[in-house]
Amino acid sequence: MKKPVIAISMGDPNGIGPEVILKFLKQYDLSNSIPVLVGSGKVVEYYSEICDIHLPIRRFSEKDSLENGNVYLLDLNESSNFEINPGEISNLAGKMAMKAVEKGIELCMNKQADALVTAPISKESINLAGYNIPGHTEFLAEKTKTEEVVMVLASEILRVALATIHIPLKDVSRSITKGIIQRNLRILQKSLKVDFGIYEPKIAVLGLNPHAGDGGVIGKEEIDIIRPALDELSSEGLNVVGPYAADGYFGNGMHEHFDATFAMYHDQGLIPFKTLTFGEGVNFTAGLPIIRTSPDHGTAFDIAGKNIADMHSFQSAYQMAAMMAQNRIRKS
Ligand SMILES: NC(=O)c1ccc[n+]([C@@H]2O[C@H](COP(=O)([O-])OP(=O)(O)OC[C@H]3O[C@@H](n4cnc5c(N)ncnc54)[C@H](O)[C@@H]3O)[C@@H](O)[C@H]2O)c1
Ligand SMILES: N[C@H](C(=O)O)[C@H](O)COP(=O)(O)O
Repeated sequence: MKKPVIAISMGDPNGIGPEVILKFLKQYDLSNSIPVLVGSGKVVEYYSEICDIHLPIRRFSEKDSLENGNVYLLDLNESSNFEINPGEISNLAGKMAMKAVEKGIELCMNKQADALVTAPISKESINLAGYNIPGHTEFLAEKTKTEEVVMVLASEILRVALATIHIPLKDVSRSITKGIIQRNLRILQKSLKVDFGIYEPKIAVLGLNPHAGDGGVIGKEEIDIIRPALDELSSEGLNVVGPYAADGYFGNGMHEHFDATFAMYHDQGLIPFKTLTFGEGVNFTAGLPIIRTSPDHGTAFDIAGKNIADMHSFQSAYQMAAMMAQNRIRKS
């Protein structure tokens, strides 16, 4: 059977992305998939020296077919005189990182790659570079012309999905609408079935307010918006339960009884997720026409260039992408 081709955008050259990629590839069994690094040869050389990892890497050419057992590099910056400065916020670094993401998306959309794994970008650097977006998720949606995507963080022990993603806390309440909740829960339910292979997904939904509003005493979104949204979805046949008070829900280990937990905003879902799973979680974008995963961490500028970054979350992200891609190849 054809082995999946996995494009890897190398992330911010001043962050830990290139380092975790090399550490992962050093021990990866290349008979399972074909990794294609999208980024800069100069960055690969720089971190290969720092980490003392010297992999045989072949140049990617759009004309040649890819052979199993190799790592390929699509070098977008051959003539660049960009200087790598680990830990530095820089508009050039942001630009390089986003060019790689863009090319990775293109490879997937053109079917030259079966999935995209994105190494971390710095939101500050990409905004300095003129990319006026808060993250990969929004960029992927725009570039693939997908209106509706959902951020899902997944690990062995829990999955968390979000109603709202990268927006300021002050805007969360007004962004929580019945339409958004229902739209995202439908995308999540489909993704749990198709991408994660769960036959009848059971989803828990968190409230927005402390104690899920306590009967309307501490906020009314649960009564006015969330519960009616869930009632309608239940009558359509979705197994959605809630809204639960978020603190007690996680404190009590209730997430263990559901296939996914649907949180109302970024930190409500990602703080428990990262606390319970940091270093092994995967960020997956549900609803896209392509497969995209990413590690659960950022650029970690405080440790960049020190050869101490842990590669396990990147490994999980790569393996999840390869597994999903292999499943799609098998079904096609
Ligand atoms: N997928 C992505 O592109 C992505 C994901 C998260 C954050 N970010 C961005 O990264 C930048 C920094 O974000 P942050 O500081 O909030 O989070 P971070 O994950 O970069 O760092 C948080 C802490 O965890 C440590 N850490 C992170 N990854 C590690 C690893 N693999 N091994 C060892 N230690 C690790 C860091 O040293 C730091 O102390 C921000 O611009 C943020 O938006 C990007
Ligand atoms: N919310 C993500 C996290 O904290 O892990 C992170 O910002 C990455 O988001 P994108 O995948 O959209 O870049």
